[in-house]
Amino acid sequence: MKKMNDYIDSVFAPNDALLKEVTASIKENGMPSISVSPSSGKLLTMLVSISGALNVLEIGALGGYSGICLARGFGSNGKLTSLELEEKYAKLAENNLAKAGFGNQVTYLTGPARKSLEKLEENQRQFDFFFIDADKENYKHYLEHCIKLAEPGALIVSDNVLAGGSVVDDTSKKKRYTEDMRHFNELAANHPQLESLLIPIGDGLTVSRVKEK
Ligand SMILES: C[S@@+](CC[C@H](N)C(=O)[O-])C[C@H]1O[C@@H](n2cnc3c(N)ncnc32)[C@H](O)[C@@H]1O
Repeated sequence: MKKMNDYIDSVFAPNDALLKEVTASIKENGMPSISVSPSSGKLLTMLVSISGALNVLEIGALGGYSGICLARGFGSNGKLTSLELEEKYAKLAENNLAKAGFGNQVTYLTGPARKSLEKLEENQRQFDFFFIDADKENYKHYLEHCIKLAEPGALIVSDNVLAGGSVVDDTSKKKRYTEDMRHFNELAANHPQLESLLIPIGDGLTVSRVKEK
């Protein structure tokens, strides 16, 4: 899986200067190197752009790598709302989004994402694109929240759904969240309000479309 991903990244999605800088800033700040893969980031840009989404919600910001990829998809007209547990991470992400030229188009809500999602529901907010990339044990709850906040036809993209390949390969080293991801994929695949498919790029992206009501 790694060799294939490295090949795809190098041919189709080599990091540009800004994304290299963002990756370096994450390391320099002692944060984990767990941003989406370059190809996953490029696919996020393409999906936002193709779908014409203008109101994007991200769950899990880290240093803003995926935030920049999402924002590149909507250009100068869209808005990104990003939920992040750690104040320090949200600050770095905010700086990096500003460097990328999206400073006025992004809002960070810090604290546990489930609390922020409840607030967004209370305020009757609606989004047309979602990216789930935070604590894996809560993915099933995040999916239900996203469906409640979704405009008909919205896309919900979720990362790390292959759990390093361990969801399909019993000989590969199991991750803490292997079972969570297996359950999540079953949920997305069989959810009556969704049409879903797993795309095996990076650590796996499950792409779900919210059906028209
Ligand atoms: C894999 S990283 C996100 C990477 C980012 N999406 C990217 O590709 O650039 C996961 C992030 O989720 C955040 N996180 C973990 N648990 C959370 C929670 N309960 N609520 C909100 N954010 C959480 C972590 O602090 C971390 O920044």
